[in-house]
Amino acid sequence: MDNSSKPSPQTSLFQVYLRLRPPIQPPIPKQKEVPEPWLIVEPPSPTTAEDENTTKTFPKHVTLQPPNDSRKRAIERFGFTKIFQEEATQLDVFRETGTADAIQSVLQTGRDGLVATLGVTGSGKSHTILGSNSQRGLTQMTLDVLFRSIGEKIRRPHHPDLPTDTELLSSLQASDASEAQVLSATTFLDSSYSDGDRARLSRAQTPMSRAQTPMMVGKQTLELPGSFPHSPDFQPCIALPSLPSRFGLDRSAVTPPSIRMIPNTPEIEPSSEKEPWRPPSKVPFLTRLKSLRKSPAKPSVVKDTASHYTRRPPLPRPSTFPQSPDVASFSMDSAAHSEYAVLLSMYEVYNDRIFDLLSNPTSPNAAPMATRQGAALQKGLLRRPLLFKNTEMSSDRKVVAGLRKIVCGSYDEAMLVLETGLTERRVAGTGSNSVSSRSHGFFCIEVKKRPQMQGYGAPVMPTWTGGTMSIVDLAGSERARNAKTTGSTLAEAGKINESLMYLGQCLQVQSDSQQEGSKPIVPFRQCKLTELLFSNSFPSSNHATNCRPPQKAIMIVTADPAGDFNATSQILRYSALAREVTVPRVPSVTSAILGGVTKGKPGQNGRHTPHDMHNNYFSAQELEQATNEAVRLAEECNLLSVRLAEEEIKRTEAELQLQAAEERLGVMEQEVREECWSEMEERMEEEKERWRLAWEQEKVRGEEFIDGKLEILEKTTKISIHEDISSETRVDELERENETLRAKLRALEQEMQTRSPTKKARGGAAAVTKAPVKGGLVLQETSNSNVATNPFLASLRLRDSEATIKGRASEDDLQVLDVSPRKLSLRSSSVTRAMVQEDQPQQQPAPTTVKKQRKLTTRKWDLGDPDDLF
Ligand SMILES: Nc1ncnc2c1ncn2[C@@H]1O[C@H](COP(=O)(O)OP(=O)(O)OP(=O)(O)O)[C@@H](O)[C@H]1O
Repeated sequence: MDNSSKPSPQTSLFQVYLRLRPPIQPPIPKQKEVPEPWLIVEPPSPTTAEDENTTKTFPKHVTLQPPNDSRKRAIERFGFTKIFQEEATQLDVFRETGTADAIQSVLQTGRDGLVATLGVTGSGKSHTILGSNSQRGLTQMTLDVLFRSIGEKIRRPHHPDLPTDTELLSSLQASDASEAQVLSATTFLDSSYSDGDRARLSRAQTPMSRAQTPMMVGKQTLELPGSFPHSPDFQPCIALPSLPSRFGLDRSAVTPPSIRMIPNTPEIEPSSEKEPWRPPSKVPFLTRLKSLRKSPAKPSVVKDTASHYTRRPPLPRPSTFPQSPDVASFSMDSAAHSEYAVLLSMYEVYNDRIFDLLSNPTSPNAAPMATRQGAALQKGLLRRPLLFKNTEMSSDRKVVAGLRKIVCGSYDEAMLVLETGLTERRVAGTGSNSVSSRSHGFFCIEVKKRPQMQGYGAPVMPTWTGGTMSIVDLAGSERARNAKTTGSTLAEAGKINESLMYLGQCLQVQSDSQQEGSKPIVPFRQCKLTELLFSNSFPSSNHATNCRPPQKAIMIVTADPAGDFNATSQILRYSALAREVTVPRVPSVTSAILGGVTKGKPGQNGRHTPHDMHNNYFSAQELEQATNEAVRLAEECNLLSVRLAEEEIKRTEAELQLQAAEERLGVMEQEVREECWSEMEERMEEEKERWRLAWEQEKVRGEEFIDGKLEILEKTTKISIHEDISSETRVDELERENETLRAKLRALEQEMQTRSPTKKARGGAAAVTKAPVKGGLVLQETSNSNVATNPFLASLRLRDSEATIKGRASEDDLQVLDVSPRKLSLRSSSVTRAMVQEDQPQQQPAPTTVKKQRKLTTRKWDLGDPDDLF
């Protein structure tokens, strides 16, 4: 059991510490029933040689006594490297976990270090890693120790008296194996807190973003930069009151030019009447940030238009960050004749994907994206995940590729970068924690070192080498029932629990192998989190090129002794370095009786009862047999109790797994719902598009149809006008023709008056048949040529036609007049025929009658009155 205290470098991938969270609120005195404590810390064992150097001794074992319920659960005992009880300070944790040693390794040998916290939600992980407004966390203390230790050997990309050190940035970029984008802190902060930062603010307003960074959570009210007590017109934005002068830190050196001086004017402008403006001195930076973030739906606070945009909360001052605990005593030795550079990078693992926390948000001035995804990207709701992969320069180990790394010249710059990155981290309020981390946060401090060159302009600059100190704030495991999470927060919880389950499996392998003394085979490739945590735990495979020692890893397990028993016991079960199950022994009746019998104790009055006397008559052999049997039964009973206890534990685990599975199902359901929804939306879009196209086509067709109709109408209108015109013209023409013909007729009449009509008629008598018709004569054509050549006949026929077709429409008349002589004759003949047909019932006149008529006609002609013929 005590192997938890034994250092076993071969098998231990993590040194595991337990930290207990103090109660946030003091217990209420009039509380009816104080719950029995279920987490009992065993007092530390007598001081060993190992502990002699330390002033304090820390316990190493904790016992979990299941709360009294109907189930008889086993008592479990867990062993850790050290246990920090409720009263342990941040400094205790920093010192006793060996974080300082890890920093020293990074600084001197380039060996990577890793500090991570693991625990149930609300158990104090973020508090340990990032601290609060009054206490610094391990991250701040690590940065402070590092910068103090490096001292003047640090290379700063920006110096007030020198131009930007481009050589530093380019050489760091060239030596970086992760295809990172290396920026100076000045450039980064400048870009983050200038115009482009509005987008960051707008994204920070989303409920997913961190409401209040753990560094700044607390009651203390922070002042705005412009509200220094003795502020002149301009105030330095970065104040360094607490930094000792022995580090030679020049204020101007750490103050980026663009943020060095700010006017002492109010930072917040009243954006609407509803949201009254408050003087900056009363409105702390983070309170404002929180209010903006917590009310994303309030358009009155932040408006979309650039002109009405509320100004971004200004850059916080390092002096407003907590300055304690002081870590001045932890100064490490840095390599002589070397220069150092410190690069800070931050990323989070959210839903098993890696996102850079320092990458610039999209500028609000950027042109709006056409696609929905593009627009979402622009809004900052979607971020591009990064890959954890091998690169050209890192073939033997995976790195997070494409990160943004910020070169920090001082602790204050690093603080500003850290705070800026934290505003990007995802947090949400849950039933268990008002500011709960919804992602695993990785804060990486890269310390680069190279031999110092004697003066600038050296022919070949040596390359940078170094190690990384990673500080990880894991998201907490939680039960949906307790956390009261729903929707996306529930989905996040499912992913968090899943990744923590894989982490638990890896840690379990470590603890099992440690107990068995075997080499652990850690299944760390199951998810991004375990890959990131464990991939550096093994010596580099490529010994020839880069013989990197495995990282020095520290795991701090946090637990709330007043929290959820089941969740805490599960975390402890897989994280503890050693575990022991014990069953509480109830003294059995048999052993009590036997004990009494074998000892042969007298009764209360000192005398043996008859029963006792009777028992004494048992033979010794019988008694021995009975005793053996009782012992056997007792052992069996104990064995069964242990088995029962183990079964109980298994059942609890199964229950928890079931719960996790249920949560996963919930997540899956959520995902499926979201997928269905998006698919439906897509289909709706498609259908809408199809309908729109069809409507447009229909519209075009309709327009074409109407155009055609209009064209036809137009044409028709033209034709009728033309016809009108042409008919008038033709009427004129025909009238003229008629006149001509009449003139000709008159001329012919005159001519005929001068000549004998009989002579003339003789020549054509054969050609003309005079048929008697009701009311007049009808000339029947026998030869067309005769009609054509004889104008008289033609005129006769014309007169005949006019007379016959009398009563028809004038238009028809015109048509008749217009036709050629042949047509005219035909018409005449047809008319004649029709008339003849009309007269068919009448009897044809006898030939003698015809002859008589002819004679009469001839007589008429002879009398010289042709008009009478008609
Ligand atoms: N050692 C401590 N001393 C004082 N307060 C603490 C301590 N540990 C935690 N707290 C307080 O408890 C609350 C929850 O802590 P914290 O946010 O660090 O939990 P967490 O484990 O990070 O939760 P989550 O996993 O949900 O992010 C905070 O208000 C924090 O200040």
